[in-house]
Amino acid sequence: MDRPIDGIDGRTEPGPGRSPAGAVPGARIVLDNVVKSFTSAGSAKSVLALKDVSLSIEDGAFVALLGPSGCGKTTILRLVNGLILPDSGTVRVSGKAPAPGPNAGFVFQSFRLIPWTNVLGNVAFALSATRLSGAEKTERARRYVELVGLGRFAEAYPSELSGGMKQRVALARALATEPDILLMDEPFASIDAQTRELMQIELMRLWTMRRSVALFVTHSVDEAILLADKIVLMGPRPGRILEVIDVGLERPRWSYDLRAHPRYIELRNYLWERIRDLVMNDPGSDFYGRDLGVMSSSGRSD
Ligand SMILES: Nc1ncnc2c1ncn2[C@@H]1O[C@H](COP(=O)(O)OP(=O)(O)OP(=O)(O)O)[C@@H](O)[C@H]1O
Repeated sequence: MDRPIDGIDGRTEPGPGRSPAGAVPGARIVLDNVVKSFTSAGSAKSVLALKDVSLSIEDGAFVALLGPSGCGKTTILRLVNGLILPDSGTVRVSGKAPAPGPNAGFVFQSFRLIPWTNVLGNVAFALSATRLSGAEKTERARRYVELVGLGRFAEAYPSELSGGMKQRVALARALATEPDILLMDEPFASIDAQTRELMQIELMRLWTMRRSVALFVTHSVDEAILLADKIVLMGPRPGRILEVIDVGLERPRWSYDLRAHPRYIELRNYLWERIRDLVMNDPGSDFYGRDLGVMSSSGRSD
């Protein structure tokens, strides 16, 4: 068996230079042979959301979960946060079964701010379950509101903020507990393209300050390459890990310089083709079997 790559390892079908199976000793997050299915209310049929998923992530790694809709990306975040349990297999965070709490910061696509309290109150709320005193909570919340550049808006209510500002509040709230792990579920998917690029840079700035292990769900190949140390490529029906790719680009990565980098172009072409093939060969996808007349990177029309 090949040598595991640093920082992360998945039980996969490894391509050239990609990671094979096996756990990394001392990893912060470990999923071992996880199976998870769901039964929808009113339906006798169950959906196999994850099949035999194994993954080890070391401290300080920024990991993107990338793949088509329904391949189980969010399910992995929920398992790691202890919101749901696997049917079989194990999930360990810092060697223990995970439970929701201040050790993990969660950022959602839909912001999930409390409408009846202001920016400061939203961030302070995340500290409710900590042992900080009232004054310490306020001081900490204020510090994180400042850090995300919203000091002038500390007293503003969510309804007075733009989408980008709301997501900065959500980031401040996730970071304020100074968590060991940061879980982000398509956090920039409902933000306009320009703000999204600025938020990506902002996230990198904040993450670099502390380097919590980060799990970031995205549908965007560019976002995954821009942000991640490792990209976990997943496939649907059943949800599974196909391979784990070492991005291998130096930081900081400023998006426009990066796009011309040969490694960026290589990764982008490779990932785009794999995802396109996954979607077009998935009977559950809207694009199944359709001739989209797309060119591959080799110039072939498929
Ligand atoms: N609570 C639930 N009840 C029933 N089915 C569920 C539930 N949660 C997830 N599923 C199903 O499990 C599969 C994986 O879902 P999941 O949300 O993890 O995928 P995803 O890759 O995050 O998808 P997307 O990119 O569309 O958000 C999907 O088929 C989904 O419909």
